[in-house]
Amino acid sequence: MINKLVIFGVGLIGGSLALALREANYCKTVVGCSRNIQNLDKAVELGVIDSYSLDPVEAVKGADMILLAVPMGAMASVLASIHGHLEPGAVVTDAGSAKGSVVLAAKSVFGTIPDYFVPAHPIAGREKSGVEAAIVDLYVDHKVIVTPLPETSAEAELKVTEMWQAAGAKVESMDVETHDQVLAATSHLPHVVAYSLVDTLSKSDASDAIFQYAAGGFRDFTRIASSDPTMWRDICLENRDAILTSLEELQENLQTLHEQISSSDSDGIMKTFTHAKSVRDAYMKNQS
Ligand SMILES: NC(=O)c1ccc[n+]([C@@H]2O[C@H](COP(=O)([O-])OP(=O)(O)OC[C@H]3O[C@@H](n4cnc5c(N)ncnc54)[C@H](O)[C@@H]3O)[C@@H](O)[C@H]2O)c1
Ligand SMILES: O=C(O)C(=O)C[C@]1(C(=O)O)C=C[C@@H](O)C=C1
Repeated sequence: MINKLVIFGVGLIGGSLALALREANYCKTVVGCSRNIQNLDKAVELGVIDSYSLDPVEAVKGADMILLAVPMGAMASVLASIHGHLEPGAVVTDAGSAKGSVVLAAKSVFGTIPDYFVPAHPIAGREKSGVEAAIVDLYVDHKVIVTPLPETSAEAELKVTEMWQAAGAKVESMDVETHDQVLAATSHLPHVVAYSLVDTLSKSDASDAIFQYAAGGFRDFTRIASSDPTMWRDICLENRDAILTSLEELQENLQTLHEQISSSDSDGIMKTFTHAKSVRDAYMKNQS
């Protein structure tokens, strides 16, 4: 159980956790904190949070759990705003899509990694953002990856694990570097490619016709290009090296496919597509 949960950034991710924990009666009170008063008023109106404070120091008074669900680029400034003002025993966690840069931010703000800091990442989301997009069951049966550090106390990790489990998630643990490499490949690269594809097509001379006749394939492939550009700009900057590695592997693979198509290499094309189809089919089977 949590007595007072403070959420910095009451948007899709923070708001959905608040809704789930309130429904599960897991928190006595949920307090939002940001500078955007309209958003916080909306969050109260929608029943996502009980109350809010515009002052981080005031917000964390009496809090036993603090969640940072702000864009990656704002993590360091939020940590700095609460440094030195936390209650003894309070746990700080985040929901950022990359973990290495949050750990660096914590190190630079606190000097060392505090034992109460538990980096985490819910592997669930939507292309919509803001508190209006928050939904109570966003995390049900989805994974949350915690990336505890050698400094992280077992007690703090357990509190964060139990919080996400109360929201319906399955919690797994991973080291920071592996997390950032894996997520660069499975989440960050697809977003970069989707944005780039739509951008490319929009600049084509035939873009009017392209968008007029775009159908299911285009919609399925590009849904995530409707995601928040600020969030994804930050992720690209914060997980740069791992994303570049994945992007270069894709560029090499696309170059091979380009050669196979230009040389009418029927067997080569079939081999690439058949292999990809079997891998995706197996992945989908595993999901059900
Ligand atoms: N959207 C997803 O699919 C998804 C999935 C997993 C993790 N994440 C991560 O979760 C975090 C939040 O993403 P989201 O989709 O909820 O975004 P969002 O835009 O819906 O919500 C972010 C909220 O943070 C607030 N905010 C911005 N700067 C702030 C600051 N300095 N102090 C306090 N509040 C501030 C904004 O007003 C907004 O309400 C990001 O770090 C993102 O990488 C997102
Ligand atoms: O489903 C979506 O729209 C998402 O983008 C969710 C998604 C992803 O699967 O890539 C996006 C970012 C995250 O940090 C975690 C999950």
